[in-house]
Amino acid sequence: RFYHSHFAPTFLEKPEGGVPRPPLVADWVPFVGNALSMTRGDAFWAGVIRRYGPVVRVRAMGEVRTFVTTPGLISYVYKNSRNFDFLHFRRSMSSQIFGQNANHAQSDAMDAIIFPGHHKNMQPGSIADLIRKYADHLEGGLKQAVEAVGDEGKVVDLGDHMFDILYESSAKAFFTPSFPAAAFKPSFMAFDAAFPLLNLAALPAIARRPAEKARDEALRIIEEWWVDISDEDRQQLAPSMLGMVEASEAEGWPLRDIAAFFLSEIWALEANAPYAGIWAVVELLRNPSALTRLRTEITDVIATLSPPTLSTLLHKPQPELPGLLPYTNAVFQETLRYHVDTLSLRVVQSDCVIPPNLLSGGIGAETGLRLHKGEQVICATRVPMVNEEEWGADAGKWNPERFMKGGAAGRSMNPFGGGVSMCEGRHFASAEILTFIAAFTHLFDADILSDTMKANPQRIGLGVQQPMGGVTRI
Ligand code: HEM
Repeated sequence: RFYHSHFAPTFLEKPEGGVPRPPLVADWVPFVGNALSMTRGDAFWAGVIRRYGPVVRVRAMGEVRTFVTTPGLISYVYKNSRNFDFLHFRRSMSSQIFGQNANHAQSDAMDAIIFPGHHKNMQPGSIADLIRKYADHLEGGLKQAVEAVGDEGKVVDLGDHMFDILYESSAKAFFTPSFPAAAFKPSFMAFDAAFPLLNLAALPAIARRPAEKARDEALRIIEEWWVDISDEDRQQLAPSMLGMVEASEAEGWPLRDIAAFFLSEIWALEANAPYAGIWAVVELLRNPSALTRLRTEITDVIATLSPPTLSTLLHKPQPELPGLLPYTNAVFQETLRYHVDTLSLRVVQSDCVIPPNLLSGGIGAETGLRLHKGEQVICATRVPMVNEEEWGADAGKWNPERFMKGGAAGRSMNPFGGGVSMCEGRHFASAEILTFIAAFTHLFDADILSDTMKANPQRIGLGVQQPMGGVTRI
């Protein structure tokens, strides 16, 4: 039962030295494997874990990968970064997905200068000025939006409307107002839609071509802007971005590599945080009592500030915001718990055995499970975040109350991943989203005309779920 795949008997395996391999989840369709079943999301994982146990191998789109699904197993993989390597994958992403020259992507400069520099430049001490710039652009963008809506109100697609405000404010903060953020948006969206295809190393070249075309167009626009940027604007780039530009120039790398770094930065910036802001506001609109409580918190806090304005609140330093706005922070945390779906990838460096004490049930509970060198291991971080044993019977509902008064302490929460690949943008993202929720709900009323918003099931494991559908009057 545990060793067969309906389709490929070559996967019939015997335990090695008495230690079995993780069970291979059955599939029927060559190459595609379980890719379609995985679009069932939480229901797919619940069924698989019930049937096979907490560590499974799944075939999807030409690759077989091993998934770990409990807090203990995920932390085991994150903590053993020597044997579960991430850096090779990060370097490969730079070329395979973002278009950097493959030799440069695998060069020593990436590990020695570029990655550590980026990490340092995204720490709280380095991003205070960036957050201030973001708050300025957010205020400006919201003022314009308030004027455009007027006293009469306006029917808008709320998701699109909020995305534009978050996208433009954060892009201007990172890349200066000289960056043609609005004109670039269609190319960004096309690249983002192509991302899952670019991510599939096993895909035949011909099937990758349309995705590569979308990427090339995005890189072309970035290059056109970059060659004419003024010295003054260049110095105003986000420290993380300027660091990558200077390191590339010192290495003598061409314009295309610099553009690829811009593309990776703008993707990290815009492919997650705006959607977290959108989900938070939509969930508040779906839960009027939570919205009322949040608005009261914002109004009360503003009254204590000097001067007592929304602008003062938006410009508060990031570390102060969660303490100042505990309920807004609970809304943010619960939105991440409920709407983040991340699959964190590692590559096994030498054969090893997952210890049996980490396997609560299923095959290998007494012997452990054998992993092979070169095998790809994925931490399915969403599984514990929506698990009833972990979070209680209402784990499948959005309820910010669970994050008040330490109610979430000790429970499994990895929306920003973990270990060596933990999100470097989490401090910026936290300020960006908290201030956006505060400002948007303080300034706008919204009536829902129709609510068809749900997570796009085709988008698997890339961070905050992407919303689709939904029209609202504001
Ligand atoms: C709510 C918003 C965000 C969420 C949920 C999120 C989530 C994540 C996750 C889960 C990872 C790890 C992926 C893995 O382990 O494979 C990650 C990595 C990363 N994130 Fe974020 N992210 C967010 C916002 C941002 C922002 C605003 C930036 C800023 C540019 C950013 C920059 C990065 C970078 C550079 C990495 C790579 C870290 C590394 O490879 O070592 N993220 N993010």
